[in-house]
Amino acid sequence: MKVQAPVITIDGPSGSGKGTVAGKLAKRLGWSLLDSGALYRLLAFAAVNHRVDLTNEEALKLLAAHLDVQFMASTDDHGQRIILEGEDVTLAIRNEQVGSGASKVASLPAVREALLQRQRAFQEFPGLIADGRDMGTVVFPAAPLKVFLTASVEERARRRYLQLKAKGDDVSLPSLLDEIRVRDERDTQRAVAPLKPAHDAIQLDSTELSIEQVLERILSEVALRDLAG
Ligand SMILES: Nc1ncnc2c1ncn2[C@@H]1O[C@H](COP(=O)(O)OP(=O)(O)O)[C@@H](O)[C@H]1O
Ligand SMILES: Nc1ccn([C@H]2C[C@H](O)[C@@H](COP(=O)(O)OP(=O)(O)O)O2)c(=O)n1
Repeated sequence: MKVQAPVITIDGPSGSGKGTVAGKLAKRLGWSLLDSGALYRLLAFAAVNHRVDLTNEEALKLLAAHLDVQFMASTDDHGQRIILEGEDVTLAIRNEQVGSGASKVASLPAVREALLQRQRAFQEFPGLIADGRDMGTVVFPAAPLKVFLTASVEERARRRYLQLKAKGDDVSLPSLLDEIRVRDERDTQRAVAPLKPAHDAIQLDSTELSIEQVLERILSEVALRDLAG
């Protein structure tokens, strides 16, 4: 049987810290990174650019299959820059409007199917850190370490508020809180690959933890499983 590169999956709701922790872990271990949420964000963003309705499953499936995207390693927050159809959209896809669009297109089964192989292609040696909603349940069910990262909805909205404000966006905490609640509901209730912990995932509540503490907790699990070589 072919030996596959190890994968650490980090799933959880918006603002729980997945992207930040995934980026730091990838750097620390020297592993590749899959920001699966970015793919759904890119699809929603491209759909708006190409005037494709966010409920048109057939058209979105085609767009997903042909999405012209490059992930380029960088030293910034999310650990990479994202190029869509030749344009750097790293910051443009990080707002709640695109997040909400991503959550809508992500509820369509044909879209998820169209993106599945693209996500699995990220698995390479020496290892992969994959963050999203269904990394541990659907995309990499055999991953040797699965983390389900949560935090209270108030703390997650507060984090997102500070993050977007620092980026210069005009945001309001109450509306972010509402939008995150709606997205949580859609992501957990959809029929295909809903947001839920894998049965073998370690659950980590980061409400009262710093980024460093979350990282240390995960690194201790990596050491326990002897994953880092
Ligand atoms: N444990 C934590 N404590 C405080 N702030 C955090 C923590 N984890 C992440 N953050 C901050 O919260 C914001 C959202 O984190 P992010 O990694 O984008 O979350 P997600 O990918 O789960 O949506 C970022 O600005 C990040 O720096
Ligand atoms: N593996 C994934 C990743 C994201 N999604 C969907 C659901 C999410 O609300 C959107 C956006 O995901 P993203 O991880 O970028 O969002 P946050 O940074 O956590 O706010 O995409 C998904 O359905 N499956």
